[in-house]
Amino acid sequence: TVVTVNGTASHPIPSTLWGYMYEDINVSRIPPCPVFVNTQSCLDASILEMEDFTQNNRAFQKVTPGDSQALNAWQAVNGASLEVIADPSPVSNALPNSLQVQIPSNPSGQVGVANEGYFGIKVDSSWTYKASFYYRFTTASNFSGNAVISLQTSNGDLLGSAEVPISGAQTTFTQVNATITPTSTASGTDNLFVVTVDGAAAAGQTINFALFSLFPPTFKDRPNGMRIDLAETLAEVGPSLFRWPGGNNLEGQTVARRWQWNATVGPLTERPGRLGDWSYVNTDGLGMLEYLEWCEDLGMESIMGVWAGYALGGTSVPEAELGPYIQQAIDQINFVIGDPATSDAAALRASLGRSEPFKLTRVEVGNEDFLASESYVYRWKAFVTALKAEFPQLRFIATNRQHDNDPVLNPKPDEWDIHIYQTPRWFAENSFFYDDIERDGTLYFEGEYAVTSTNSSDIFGSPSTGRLTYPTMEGASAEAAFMIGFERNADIVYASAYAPLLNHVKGSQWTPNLVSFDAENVIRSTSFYTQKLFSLNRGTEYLPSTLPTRNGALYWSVVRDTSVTPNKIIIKVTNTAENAETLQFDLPFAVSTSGTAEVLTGERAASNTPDAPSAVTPQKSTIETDQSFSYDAPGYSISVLTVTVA
Ligand SMILES: [NH3+][C@H]1C[C@H](O)[C@@H](O)[C@@H]1CO
Repeated sequence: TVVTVNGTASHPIPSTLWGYMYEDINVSRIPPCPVFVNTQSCLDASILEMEDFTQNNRAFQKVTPGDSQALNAWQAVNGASLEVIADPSPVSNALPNSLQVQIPSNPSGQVGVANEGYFGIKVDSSWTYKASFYYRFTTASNFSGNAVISLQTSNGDLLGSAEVPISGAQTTFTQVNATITPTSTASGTDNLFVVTVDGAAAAGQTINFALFSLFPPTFKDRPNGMRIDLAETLAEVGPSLFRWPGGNNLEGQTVARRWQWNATVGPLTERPGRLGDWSYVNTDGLGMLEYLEWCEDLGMESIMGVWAGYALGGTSVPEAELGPYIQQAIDQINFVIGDPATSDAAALRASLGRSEPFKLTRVEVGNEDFLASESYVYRWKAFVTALKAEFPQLRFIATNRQHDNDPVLNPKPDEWDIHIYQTPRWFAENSFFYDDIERDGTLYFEGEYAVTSTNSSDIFGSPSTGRLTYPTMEGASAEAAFMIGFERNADIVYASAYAPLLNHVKGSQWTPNLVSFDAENVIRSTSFYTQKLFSLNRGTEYLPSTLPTRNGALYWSVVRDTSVTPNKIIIKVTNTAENAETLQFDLPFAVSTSGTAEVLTGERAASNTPDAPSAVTPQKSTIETDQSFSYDAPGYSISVLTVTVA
């Protein structure tokens, strides 16, 4: 096939074209969140009280106090007896429960409690961990001694510890803090976070604990920040956009369980958490302010979702009752961009240390409202009319466009968020999806897409019926065909994001995902490398070229990067089939006689997995180039060819 390239750009490549969608799914809390005695769902390199997803129990808040299920991941040490109680004088109204530890009357040695971490705890002697918990004695006593906070292997080898003085006179909750620098690095992650007291000195006494917390170093050293290895992995793609907080997890199964911005800001003791939409409890330790700071840290534009009156269990709030939810959305937006002098929400932001507003261009109204398209007609109108009046500078994204017969929305949406989960074949055959969309000023955000299955009649099935557990090369090369379509149609496609972003390999409700992880590893998928190849080679303008054959195997795009001198010409080629094919590129001007090729290729079903995290990685090489040159695209491959203009 000869590809003739035009030297006149047809349109710019928008700066927001490549980015992420994030929601708390697959217990994918990026940050090492604190251990909440009452719950925990974050993915944490350090500790956390682990949920048992089959029981969906919310540790200490959603179960009946005294329920043994509430003690998941907690162990008694040396004869203590543990019980979750509704504390008569809780650490806060938001965290009403505590972990009651009774010291036996004739103990010996250190007695207390241990946490198994979140499917393990990484203990690294090069790290300094920040530990804290709240405690109170239920009855004043003359106990005066130290609590020992330690990291141990599961068979009791000490890895590191610190001591903090506690007092039997303390009958209301108070926080203690300590740092632990392990004396050795654990060989595995089967380790424990342990808090004990001298049994003899505390014999027969009862101590209530709340809000345990253990943080390893965090990304940019932010308090309550992100796990460094994960954050750095996500940063290496150079993403320009971050959609949050969902996705289904914005919606709630009921109206009461929707995501509420104000429950996710402020001190951790004021964040009640919520039963999220993915069958486990969200701590909301990663809350709105952390999302906004994360976006700034990575230079990403926020696409922020507001709840729009529909809960996934099927409830649409009646039109006449939308007022309070619209006000909550106004407050949410004011927390981001409001003036502290005129908005309480903005004043709250200032009180949390951020008086300056954050950048915000667009707000998404709901998520996948094609599930409630009829009510979306009045919900969209009510929300957008009110929000546009408050914030005329913002653009609003509609979510219910999925079929040709979608109800008409007024006001006419500025933008739509399109979600597509399909087979490799579908994505390859629909590289021209956006070519066929009418140009009427509307812009499109491909807000969620992924190859989820090889079985077109069971897109969301199980691995036994074709569902992917990890992205494959066949899937990634097909996604690349669709992504090449975004570049060709970047006059109307301004942003895109693969979904979902993250999953803990031992706590997933949805596969495949872009990045997988466990307590100490991060696995970059074939789709992750595809996102990275496109995002790091995005160019600044699109150069039209001979169109690929619709439904063919090979797809390509040519962009020019005018931000560098001499300009770079970047050719992306994806081969979605098994056989290598040769392309000849005829360029409209002279270029360097050697260029670089960065190629991701592997067998059709090749994946990066926990057992083989680097089975398929991009490989760089030098290729011979010229004004006209040939390139052999391997089977199941994504290639980025770069030459400089002579
Ligand atoms: N069902 C998908 C669509 C929804 O918006 C996401 O939460 C889910 C996983 O990415």
